[in-house]
Amino acid sequence: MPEAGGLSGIQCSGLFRRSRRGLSFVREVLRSPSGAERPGGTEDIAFFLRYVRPLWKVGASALLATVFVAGLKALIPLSSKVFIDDILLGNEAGLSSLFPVSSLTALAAALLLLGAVMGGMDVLRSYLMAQLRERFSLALQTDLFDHVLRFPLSYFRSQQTGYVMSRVSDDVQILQYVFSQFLPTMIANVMYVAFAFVVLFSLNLRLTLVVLAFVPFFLLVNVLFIGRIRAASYRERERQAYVSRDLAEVITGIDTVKTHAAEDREAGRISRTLRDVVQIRIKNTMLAAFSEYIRIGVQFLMLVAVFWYGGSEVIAGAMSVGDFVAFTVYIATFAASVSIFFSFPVVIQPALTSAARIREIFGLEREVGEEGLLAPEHFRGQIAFTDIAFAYPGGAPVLRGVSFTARPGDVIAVVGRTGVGKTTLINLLMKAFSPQAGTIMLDGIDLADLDPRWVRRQISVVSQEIFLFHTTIEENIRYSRPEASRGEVIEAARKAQVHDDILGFPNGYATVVGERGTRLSVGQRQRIAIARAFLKDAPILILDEPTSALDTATERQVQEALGTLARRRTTLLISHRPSLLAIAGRILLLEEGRVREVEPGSIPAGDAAAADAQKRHRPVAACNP
Ligand SMILES: Nc1ncnc2c1ncn2[C@@H]1O[C@H](COP(=O)(O)OP(=O)(O)OP(=O)(O)O)[C@@H](O)[C@H]1O
Repeated sequence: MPEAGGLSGIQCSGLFRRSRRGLSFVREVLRSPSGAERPGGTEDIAFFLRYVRPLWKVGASALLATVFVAGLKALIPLSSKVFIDDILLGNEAGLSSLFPVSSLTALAAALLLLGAVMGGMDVLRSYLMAQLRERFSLALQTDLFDHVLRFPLSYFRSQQTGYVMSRVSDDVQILQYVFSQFLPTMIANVMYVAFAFVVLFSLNLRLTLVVLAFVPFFLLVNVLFIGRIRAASYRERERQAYVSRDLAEVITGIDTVKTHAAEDREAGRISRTLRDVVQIRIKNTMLAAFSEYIRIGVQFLMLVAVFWYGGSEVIAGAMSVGDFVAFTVYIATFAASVSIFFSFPVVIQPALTSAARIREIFGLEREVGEEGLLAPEHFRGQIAFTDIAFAYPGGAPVLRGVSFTARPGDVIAVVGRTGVGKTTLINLLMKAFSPQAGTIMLDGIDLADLDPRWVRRQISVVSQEIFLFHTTIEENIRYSRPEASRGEVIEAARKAQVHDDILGFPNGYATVVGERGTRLSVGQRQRIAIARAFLKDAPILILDEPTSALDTATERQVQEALGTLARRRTTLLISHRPSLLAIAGRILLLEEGRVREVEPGSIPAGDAAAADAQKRHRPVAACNP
């Protein structure tokens, strides 16, 4: 039984456990950041100055307006000195000698005027700051997006969409927030404190020195907390990017999630990632709160010291009551400013973190650029692979010495069991990855010397994964050649045998395709991709399982369109569909990292698709009369 008014043993041990947990939480919050968690610093700020430089006129005007407002604001507490010393204590000569009204009226009028001018200037300052902030973000975000789009394809194949998006948008938002909130407040407060100190020195030098004696304590608080808060912010931003990554993944794969009735599982997974972020945020909030409490404590001590020392000066007759009151009003009003001033280096840490992360992205290598690489004017479409060897980073060799030549007009089927490396061949041709050995030549020029964007302009791809943008069918077809006329778009759609389907939609070519093309059937989407390829009219055509999801009737339609499309181009066809292999003139069998050309009659029985092809194979000429 617990004793009345006391604590039982159980309560005591509960209290003890809770205190221990509290202590270990505080220890965890205050733990020193490891070296790996310390992202950059001032050099990141310097990096971003390049975006501020072109805006220097707006910036300078905003700064001028800020200085002006701060200067006027610093005059206001002085009114209490005038009121006490000149008006209350009878030194009337002060103001009334200057104005034809009483000192009190003059003081009130001066305050009104000051307020009106300050208000007007503040509006102007806000406008200029908004200009600076928005134009800064526009330049930075445009540059960043442009930079990210130029990463090698391999980067996008290894990173998830949500993660990349979080880094491009969230971090810029945080920087923008700093620009819109902290930076202007910081500058305004620094100015105010500077002006206030000029007045304080003129009021009482010794008392001002007492105030200045507290500066080292504020600095000490910063030294203690800056590194910890920056590391904690980095952890938070990184976890936040994981949340975006998981969210994007679930939304993109919603069909799979629903098919497996996995909504609860996925909601749970997101919730776990979010909980992780929340834990880190709580710790970060506490970290900021600790530094804030210590700073407030130092401020309080400073105020007590001013009262004690200033009061004794007044009692000793070394300071007037008006001066003392004005001094304390300054200290009280600029306590907030001093706090912002010293907390700024701490508060800015999340922004520095974002700056470091954005710089990290800018530091990643773009695809070897257009500069210095070749972009020939004419290209016939000849492809030659010689002894190509390739392994994905950290993976086993996929290709061990692939050699073949494809000439314009060839339709070459690449067959082989699943996972043998057929798509990898295409990835290498598209310059998504580079081979570790051997050469790939296009019209006799080494692929390594060719501009990747030029290479991709020479290739049309029709694959099983067709991406359609959320815009009209016409715009989707035109994506491959934006300058094409309406007539050319319709002609391409006719050739792709999708024209009649399009006319069947309520708005014809102006029909807006649902997100990811969901309002169109798979066959229609595939034929739209073929129409794109017709319009692009590129010398090389890649067909990667282009009819994998179609029924026999639609497949026949698509196959006919593909047969027409393949004419006079160099076509590489990857397909397990024996019926489609019929359009190929040559067959390359890929096995154990090498290719060998096989006659339709000699395909090994082990390869089902190829064997099937053998049964149905007929020369391309027969398919494309
Ligand atoms: N981005 C990648 N990173 C690492 N390994 C990869 C990557 N893409 C493919 N691989 C691996 O390389 C090998 C060849 O894959 P590839 O996609 O080229 O095969 P495929 O012959 O096209 O298969 P399928 O007929 O099933 O499409 C496989 O073992 C695969 O796991």
